[in-house]
Amino acid sequence: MAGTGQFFVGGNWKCNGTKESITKLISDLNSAKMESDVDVVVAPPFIYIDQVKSSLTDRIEISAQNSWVSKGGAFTGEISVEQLKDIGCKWVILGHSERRHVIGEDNQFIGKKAGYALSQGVGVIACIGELLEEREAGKTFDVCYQQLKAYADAVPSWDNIVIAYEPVWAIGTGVVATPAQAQEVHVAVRDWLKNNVSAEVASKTRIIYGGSVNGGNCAELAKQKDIDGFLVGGASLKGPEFATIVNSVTSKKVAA
Ligand SMILES: O=C(CO)COP(=O)(O)O
Repeated sequence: MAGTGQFFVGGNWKCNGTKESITKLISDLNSAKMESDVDVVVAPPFIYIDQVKSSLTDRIEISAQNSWVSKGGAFTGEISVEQLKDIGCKWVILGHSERRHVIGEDNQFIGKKAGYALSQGVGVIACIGELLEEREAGKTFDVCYQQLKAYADAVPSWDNIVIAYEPVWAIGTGVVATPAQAQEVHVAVRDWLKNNVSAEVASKTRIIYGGSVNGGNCAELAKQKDIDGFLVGGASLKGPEFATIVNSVTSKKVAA
């Protein structure tokens, strides 16, 4: 079974940028030609979201890179889902490997965050992915299934979720998964959804790939049946290259 959802490409800017570099990136994105049948989202650092929202074309939606696990209040340094909505964010990236493995967020905490964001009407880009040692130990599927289960246990519905498979060994390393490696996990994720949620959710949910995607490798990845788009880090900081990745949907259409 392949995915039926519209191609989805997200740019995760991570903790990068200045007012000046972001002004330039916005102007490049505003003038880039992007295929119309792709959902395009960028995730700036929190403090630049307002700047991006007020000057970026409406063609591109805004995501946050994190959100607090419940209603806002006395939680120093956190940003609530209510605040994200207030400032115009439609999406939030949760479960990114940098938050799992650098900050120490666990499956249950991430699941709760996803449940809360969805309950407030904010879409979730739900990241999963294995470490290199987990892949080498043959645990890739187990790790991804456990991460998926934590989301499934906590979310009210799958209507507003995009799953991002991001093998940790491919993130920021220049070592992109081969199209076959990515497709193998994407199929497994879709099967997991079919067996544990429903066939409808399995076919409708976008499963996007992240990890060293760039303008040169996106077309071959996009051709894979179960790759429904990308979550892009480094290459999303360059407007024209990001647009190339968005437009790799054309390779998908040719391959279909
Ligand atoms: O983590 C990523 C997107 O969330 C991927 O980062 P890179 O594209 O820089 O490898």
